[in-house]
Amino acid sequence: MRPVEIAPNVFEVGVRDWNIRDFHGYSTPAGTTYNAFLIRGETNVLIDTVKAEFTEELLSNIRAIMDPKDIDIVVSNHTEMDHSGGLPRIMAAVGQDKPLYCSKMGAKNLARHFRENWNLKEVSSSEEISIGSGRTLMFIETRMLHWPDSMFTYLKEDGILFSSDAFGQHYAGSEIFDDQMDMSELLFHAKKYYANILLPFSALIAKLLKAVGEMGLKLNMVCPDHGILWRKDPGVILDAYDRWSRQETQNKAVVIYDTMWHSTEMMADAIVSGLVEAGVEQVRPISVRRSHRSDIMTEIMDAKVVMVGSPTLNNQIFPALMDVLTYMKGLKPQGKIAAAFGSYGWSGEAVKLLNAELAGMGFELPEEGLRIQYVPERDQLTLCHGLGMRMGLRAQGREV
Ligand SMILES: Cc1cc2nc3c(=O)[nH]c(=O)nc-3n(C[C@H](O)[C@H](O)[C@H](O)COP(=O)(O)O)c2cc1C
Repeated sequence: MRPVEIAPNVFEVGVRDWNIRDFHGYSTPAGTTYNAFLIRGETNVLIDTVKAEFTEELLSNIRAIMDPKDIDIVVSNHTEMDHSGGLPRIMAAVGQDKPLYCSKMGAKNLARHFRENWNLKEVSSSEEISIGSGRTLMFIETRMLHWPDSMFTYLKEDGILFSSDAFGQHYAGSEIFDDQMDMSELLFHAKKYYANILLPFSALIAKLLKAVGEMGLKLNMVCPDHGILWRKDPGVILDAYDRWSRQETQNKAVVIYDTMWHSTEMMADAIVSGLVEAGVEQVRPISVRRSHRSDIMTEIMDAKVVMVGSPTLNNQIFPALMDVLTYMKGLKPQGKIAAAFGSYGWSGEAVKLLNAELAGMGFELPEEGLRIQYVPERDQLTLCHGLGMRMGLRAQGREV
């Protein structure tokens, strides 16, 4: 798509990756964008680049506004390759000796990625530079949000925050701004991004939001490096990040399971009916082999109850569940209660192993879990229903 002037002399010059469906193991059914921004003035500034294979498109977008040689400063907010991959080609076009601004850790990580002799200018948090035309750039270090080198760049007088991966979404459409999108769809994509990329850094994010709040920055626009830009009401995404970073849960249960011959699935169905009967408002049964781990994680993020079911397979948990559990463990969801269940034939280790996995994630396990040999009969399904009921009541702080 052609560049768009998002504020006077500030252009979005990035690219759309319409057809990407797997972003380092995260499913992206709506593709993504690599946003980059060009500020035109006494000092011309390019903020971030794009994935290497899209660099020619970025250059062509820049050329629609100016000769790349006229760019005076490049800013790298984050070293990850989807935003820095285009740097070698861009620096060659801009001029190898032009200043490349980055955080201190950014300088180290750019060297580790590219081994180029660029004119790196390390900036510290709150450092400002004047870019003429009555404009100032301020840099805000955002370590581990989500890489050690991450930072924001703030265009002070315009109140525009170039927020790198924070507040972004993997979404590529013809829309540019939040007011052009259905808000619940936009927030769904933002939530999925948070659940799968930012969740482990929630404590840091809560701190950062507080610090940025105390800086009293006016925020007319928040421009992430992926997806839609927030201009109508950036407060919507700031409030959502506030909730997500506190890992607030809802009256919601996710029941994830796998099954070979449907017995564990029968148990899951009975548990679901118990949860519903207990008054849990959102109950999400998910067969892990038919859903993507990143969608499962999006559901788990704000659930109070996590129920995990696996048949025993060769004395182990079913592998598809281990994929999800390993992924979930790394993302460090908090404040959950959990229980395990599963059918087995003779040795039945899965439930015990699941309990160890769930306890290892810091989940509260109020029940020892439920194992049923082979195909559950009616009474045993009643036990499953009861397990669901008790977990549902606990989720709401009600008497069991
Ligand atoms: C290949 C295979 C390996 C199995 N290994 C074990 C095992 O090690 N221990 C055990 O208790 N059951 C084992 N079972 C039996 C299943 O756990 C049992 O059939 C269970 O009811 C399946 O539940 P499902 O219908 O939810 O898949 C195995 C079954 C299969 C097909």
